[in-house]
Amino acid sequence: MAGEKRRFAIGYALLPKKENSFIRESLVNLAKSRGVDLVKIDRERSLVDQGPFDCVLHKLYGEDWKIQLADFRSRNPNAVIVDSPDAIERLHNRISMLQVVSELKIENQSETFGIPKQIVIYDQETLFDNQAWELLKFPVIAKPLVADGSAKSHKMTLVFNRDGLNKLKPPIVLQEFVNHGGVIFKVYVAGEYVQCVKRKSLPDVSEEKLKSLEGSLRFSQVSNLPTHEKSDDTYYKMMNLEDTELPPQIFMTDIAKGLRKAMKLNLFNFDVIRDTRFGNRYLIIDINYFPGYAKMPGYETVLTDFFCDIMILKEREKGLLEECSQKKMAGTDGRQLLNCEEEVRKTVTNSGCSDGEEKENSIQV
Ligand SMILES: Nc1ncnc2c1ncn2[C@@H]1O[C@H](COP(=O)(O)OP(=O)(O)OP(=O)(O)O)[C@@H](O)[C@H]1O
Ligand SMILES: O=P(O)(O)O[C@H]1[C@H](OP(=O)(O)O)[C@@H](OP(=O)(O)O)[C@@H](O)[C@@H](O)[C@@H]1OP(=O)(O)O
Ligand SMILES: [Mg+2]
Ligand SMILES: [Mg+2]
Repeated sequence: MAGEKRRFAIGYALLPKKENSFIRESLVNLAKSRGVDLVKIDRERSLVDQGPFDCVLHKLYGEDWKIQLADFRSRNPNAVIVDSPDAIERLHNRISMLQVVSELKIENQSETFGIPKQIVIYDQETLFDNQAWELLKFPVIAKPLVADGSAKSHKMTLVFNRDGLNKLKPPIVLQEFVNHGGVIFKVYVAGEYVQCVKRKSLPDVSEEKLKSLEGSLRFSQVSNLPTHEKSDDTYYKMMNLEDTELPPQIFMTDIAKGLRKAMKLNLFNFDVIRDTRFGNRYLIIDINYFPGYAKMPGYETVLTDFFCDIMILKEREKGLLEECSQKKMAGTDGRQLLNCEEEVRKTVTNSGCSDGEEKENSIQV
């Protein structure tokens, strides 16, 4: 119909669990009311045979999916893929995941940040090698090196002494357990948007308690337990989440923006703990791609705003590309035209924005 605004189609490819939690009617309806249609990608069929999509939103693992995305990209150069599989891959290894934190430069006088001391262990022998232990002291958390979303990749062991090392199965990362008052901060990022929330974490381990504790303790996804499970526990009844102060908003936002640029990712969250030894030292312990946004207050609006930002960007790109082809019709030579189109893509995708001013509505691709 003449004058009707163009609609925007976002194809989503998610595992069933994620689809159930993320694709809620409330999100679909809000996005629809603002011109964005969320369309399920059929994982049984080839991606290139589906669509058309202006954007593909995804959280799937494996080589086959990467190939499908590459095919789709070459046939649809104007579609946005959120996010690039290569950029996501960095988060599938708990060492490369946190390496990016050391690259960040954030000016802040009153707070500091970093990551806990950690080593990677590839085999059983190195596990008991004293040299490997020079850097660390107990307690430590043993985390599977691979963070590929499998249940196995979330199985952690809190190790109190050497006896506790026996049950570990390398390849693992051994990370110093840092007392943090039993509360973890989860910082959700969706494009330009940043929100920090509090969650229950593991309780502190005092020096005295450490002496009496045996071997190790296994756990999994402690900050992701349903609230009723936590409230059954006497420890959690004792803890008062409300009493814990959030980290300074500006500090978390600066870290989030720095991470987003360095990783070239739009959809992620990171877990932060405050070291109780220094009330102003923050440690990043985990970064997750496409986390559970539905648990974030106001997720429908936040995500719809993000989708609309992509839409605005695409429209701007379309307009600028049209200008390029008008130049072509006006007889501008081919080389200049190529430059023009390249310029448009650079401006719109903001792919080179790691230094310099960040543009409005920028999406990292
Ligand atoms: N270095 C540490 N010091 C203290 N507590 C830690 C540390 N690392 C992890 N934890 C605790 O263990 C939990 C799980 O660790 P981590 O976040 O690395 O695992 P995950 O399985 O990747 O979590 P998610 O469900 O967020 O993906 C954290 O939420 C926190 O409660
Ligand atoms: O389970 P939820 O949807 O809430 O989200 C969790 C998500 O699981 P899902 O992607 O399978 O859904 C996890 O992803 P994988 O590491 O397993 O890939 C990880 O990102 C968690 O940190 C998320 O919890 P949150 O950090 O937001 O509390
Ligand atoms: Mg975590
Ligand atoms: Mg994680």
